[in-house]
Amino acid sequence: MTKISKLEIILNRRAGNGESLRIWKTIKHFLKQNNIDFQIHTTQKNGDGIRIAKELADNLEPNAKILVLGGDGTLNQSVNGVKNSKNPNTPLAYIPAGSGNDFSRGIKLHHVKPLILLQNILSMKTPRPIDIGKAIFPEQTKYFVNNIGIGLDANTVYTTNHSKRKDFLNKMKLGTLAYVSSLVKVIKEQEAFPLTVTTDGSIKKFDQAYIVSATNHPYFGGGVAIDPLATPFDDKLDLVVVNKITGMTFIKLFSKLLTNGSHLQDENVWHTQAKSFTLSSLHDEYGQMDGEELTPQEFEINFEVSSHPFWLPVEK
Ligand SMILES: Nc1ncnc2c1ncn2[C@@H]1O[C@H](COP(=O)(O)OP(=O)(O)OP(=O)(O)O)[C@@H](O)[C@H]1O
Repeated sequence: MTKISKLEIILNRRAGNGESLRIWKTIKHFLKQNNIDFQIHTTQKNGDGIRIAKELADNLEPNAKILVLGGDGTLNQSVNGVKNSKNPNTPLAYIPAGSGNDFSRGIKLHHVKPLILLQNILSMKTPRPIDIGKAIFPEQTKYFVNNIGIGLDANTVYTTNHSKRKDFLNKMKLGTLAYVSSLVKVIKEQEAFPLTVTTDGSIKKFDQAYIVSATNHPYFGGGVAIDPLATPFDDKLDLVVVNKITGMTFIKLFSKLLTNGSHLQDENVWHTQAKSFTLSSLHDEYGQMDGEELTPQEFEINFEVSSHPFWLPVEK
């Protein structure tokens, strides 16, 4: 079935509150039964995914494939590790095993069973290019697979990650509810902030920005479609800016967001698609990248669409 010599597996055992370990047991059984050579590389802490992926990409045997088993955070780290290696175009295979799994939802892989996906990955001869985002900060460059958010969305990620309810609700397979319940909590706390967007030479200023999402595909927060028009196959990034609104106006907008995606047409929402744009906010704000917290800071980010080859059976 397979022409590969070896699978180098990056495993985050903590991803998905144990879901990754359950999937790993099934996969290990399959690999052993089919005499497929593999080596497991387990992350122990934040940042290990970057280091391991870089080392693997630096030294990968011909015909070996790197397989990432974890959530969006582990995939983000693996992409960044590979991009910083001597072989930045080393393809990555991915089996989603996190709690949010927004990347797999965004590329429409969400309902594929892990063993079916594994067999597809093993039989692929050519990797598929999928858009990713490149964020150039003043002192470093980061790649993201889902989105970078500033403001309410990021504050919500921070609050969810620090909430005891997250583990409980994830165990109940209610990860989206954990996100939404944190969102309800931070709606009152999050203040509006000034934002400048530069795209294609034109400047747009917002005095009352509240949710800012530079996104590669529709989803954040474990399935909330902040940008139903975004696709990771158009060689563009999307940007959504929502102005601070309160009361019934917010509730109406929020229900559009959660139901039919018509929030993009709302007068309080601004949306664009471009190959590159710059965001600048001279105001300390929460930030998130692929569901992981960024240190609260004044943001000055140049965004560019980029691409990475993936061993993933996806179509445009
Ligand atoms: N052994 C470990 N113990 C604790 N944390 C780890 C370990 N290995 C990796 N991590 C960290 O766990 C965090 C969460 O990982 P990941 O995003 O893959 O899972 P998730 O949060 O369940 O999924 P998703 O992002 O899709 O919701 C990442 O920041 C990663 O660096």
